[in-house]
Amino acid sequence: MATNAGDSNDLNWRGEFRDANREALFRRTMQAHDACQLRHALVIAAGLFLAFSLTDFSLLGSSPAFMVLLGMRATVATTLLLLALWVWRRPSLAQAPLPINLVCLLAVSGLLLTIPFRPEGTLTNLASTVAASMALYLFVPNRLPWMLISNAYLIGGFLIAMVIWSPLPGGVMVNSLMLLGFVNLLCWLTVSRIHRLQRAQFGSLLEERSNNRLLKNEIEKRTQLEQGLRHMARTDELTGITNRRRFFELAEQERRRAHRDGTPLSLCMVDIDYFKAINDVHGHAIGDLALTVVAARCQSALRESDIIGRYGGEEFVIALPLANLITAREVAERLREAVSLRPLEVNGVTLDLTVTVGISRVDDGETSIDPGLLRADRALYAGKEGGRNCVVATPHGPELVLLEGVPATLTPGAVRATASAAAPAAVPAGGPLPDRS
Ligand SMILES: Nc1nc2c(ncn2[C@@H]2O[C@H](COP(=O)(O)OP(=O)(O)OP(=O)(O)O)[C@@H](O)[C@H]2O)c(=O)[nH]1
Repeated sequence: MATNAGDSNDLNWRGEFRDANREALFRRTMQAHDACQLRHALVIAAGLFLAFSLTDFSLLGSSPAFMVLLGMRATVATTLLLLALWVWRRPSLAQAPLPINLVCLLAVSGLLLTIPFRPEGTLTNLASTVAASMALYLFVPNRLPWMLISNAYLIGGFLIAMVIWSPLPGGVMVNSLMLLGFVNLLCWLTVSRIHRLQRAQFGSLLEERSNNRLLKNEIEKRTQLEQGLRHMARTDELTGITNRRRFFELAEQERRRAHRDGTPLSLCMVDIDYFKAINDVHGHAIGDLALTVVAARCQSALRESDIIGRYGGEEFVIALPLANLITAREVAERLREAVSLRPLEVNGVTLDLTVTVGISRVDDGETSIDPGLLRADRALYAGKEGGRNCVVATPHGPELVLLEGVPATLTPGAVRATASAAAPAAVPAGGPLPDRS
């Protein structure tokens, strides 16, 4: 979190951040701006330096003194333009004190050189010194100590040059000095204020960026939390598959789609055989593990578009879009085999897991999946009655009928589409027989 970077406590007498890192960051941020400002200042100064050749000429004519001044002006202007070009190529130079101050020194020296050559132009000399002083403060992106040094050199040089080559009456000299002093004070205060304002603005910018970052993090955290909550609200904690509520939402969507498109939708009720015995003999932890394994094995036998949910306890429910009873029977059979294919081995215990599956098809005229689920449950019940570890189908109504086109063994009141007649493998030796009633 950024502090109030523009507070006066954070700034030193130069109007810069006390924190060197923050000052470096500020200067890096300002680099392009400083480079642009310096380039413009150098080009304008070069133009002015050359332009004053005209006044030199009007005062000196084409004398040797004019030629010396012209040479000086050409040298200074060329140096200024070269630095402008260099800064254009390498903007970081705009903040390098050495080249800037060498060029300032040269320009100030050139300006002072005009005094011995044009001693009678007192007013012009004073005015150009004042203008140069202001430019050194306001247009050269220098640090304050360097500004003070170059201005001290300018004023000191002006005084010495005036005393030697163009002595003025005492009162005029004092006036000139006061004027220069006032200009310097004003410019110093202005520059300090600009420095402070720039840094205050930079501090606010940093603070705003930091707040934005915090806000972004908060939004990301909340989005993740929301996603987590949504996932929790839709998922069965133990098995990781869809929970009952979400299953009903998704299955109802599929029922509406099937109704609209005139496509089939089948339902399966899957129940682990003799699950109570697993709990009773091996404990709930292993029972939980068995539930998770069965859920995963069931899911592995399904397509991505199929919907599996935990109906409750050790019962699962599945919606099979685009599947008629024949397809549903094949899927259920695949699922039954996937569960019983290999035993579950845990902590030295070997469990032969099996499931019984009841399947039904949702009728075109039905306005919810409930009647279909009821039929699937009845088929499941029949499968339990008939020996477990099997798939039983019921297309319609209270009676269970033979699937069309599917070879099946008819059991009283039910179609055993596939059944393993073997003794239920999940029962541990001596384990109790289940009672579904
Ligand atoms: N470990 C565990 N057991 C559960 C969970 N939910 C339900 N059960 C148990 O599952 C058992 C279901 O027993 P029953 O309904 O008698 O069914 P069953 O023993 O599988 O017998 P059949 O279904 O007739 O083969 C009960 O003992 C429940 O306590 C659960 O989340 N974890």
